[in-house]
Amino acid sequence: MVRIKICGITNAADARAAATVGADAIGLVFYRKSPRALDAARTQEILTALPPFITRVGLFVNADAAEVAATLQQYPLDVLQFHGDESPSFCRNFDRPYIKVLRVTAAQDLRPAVDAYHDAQGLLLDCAVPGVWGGSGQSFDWWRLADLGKPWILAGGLHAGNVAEAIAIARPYAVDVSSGVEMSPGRKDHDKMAQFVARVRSA
Ligand SMILES: O=C(O)c1ccccc1N[C@@H]1O[C@H](COP(=O)(O)O)[C@@H](O)[C@H]1O
Repeated sequence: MVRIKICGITNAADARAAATVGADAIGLVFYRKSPRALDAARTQEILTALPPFITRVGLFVNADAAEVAATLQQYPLDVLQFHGDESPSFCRNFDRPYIKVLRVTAAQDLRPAVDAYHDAQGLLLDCAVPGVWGGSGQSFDWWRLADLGKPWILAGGLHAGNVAEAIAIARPYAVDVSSGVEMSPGRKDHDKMAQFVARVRSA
């Protein structure tokens, strides 16, 4: 079964809807320049609204170690997602499972990254778009990856209309979607989320 993370949740109603349609994980963006960035009140509201057994992923882009540590003190996050240029030693600093994002455009040898981030819980492949760290809605040329010896997550420009094909080609452990299930940046479309989950489940 392919797992599903819905990222960029910004309010309680969207968090509840993501859980209701069957998401396995939600992503909370702690990157101030994102249109999906959270403040303390929103973060608390979302975490309070979320039912049990949904993984809470905190997304960071080149944050200071102190900022990541302070966020972890404040909120019960299950997994960290490092979406910038964070080094392996930075990522393993927080005594928390982490996912390292690799930005790609097409097939490439991922072995060096797998070796460097050997203690990552998973790797996430997103589309490399100049000047944009993520949430771009752009996809890369999917390819069938050789076994990485580690779970990996497919992201970048996914939506209900292409996710089945993406899974058939790439065979990821999980998929991650943000803009493809939105009505506008930071506002999820609940029907699009339901359609996305249904397509993944039937892929
Ligand atoms: O969502 C954001 O605003 C964001 C900002 C900075 C880094 C990553 C971000 N989102 C992540 O980007 C990928 C792909 O998103 P999309 O589905 O193409 O919109 C996904 O992992 C989001 O979690």
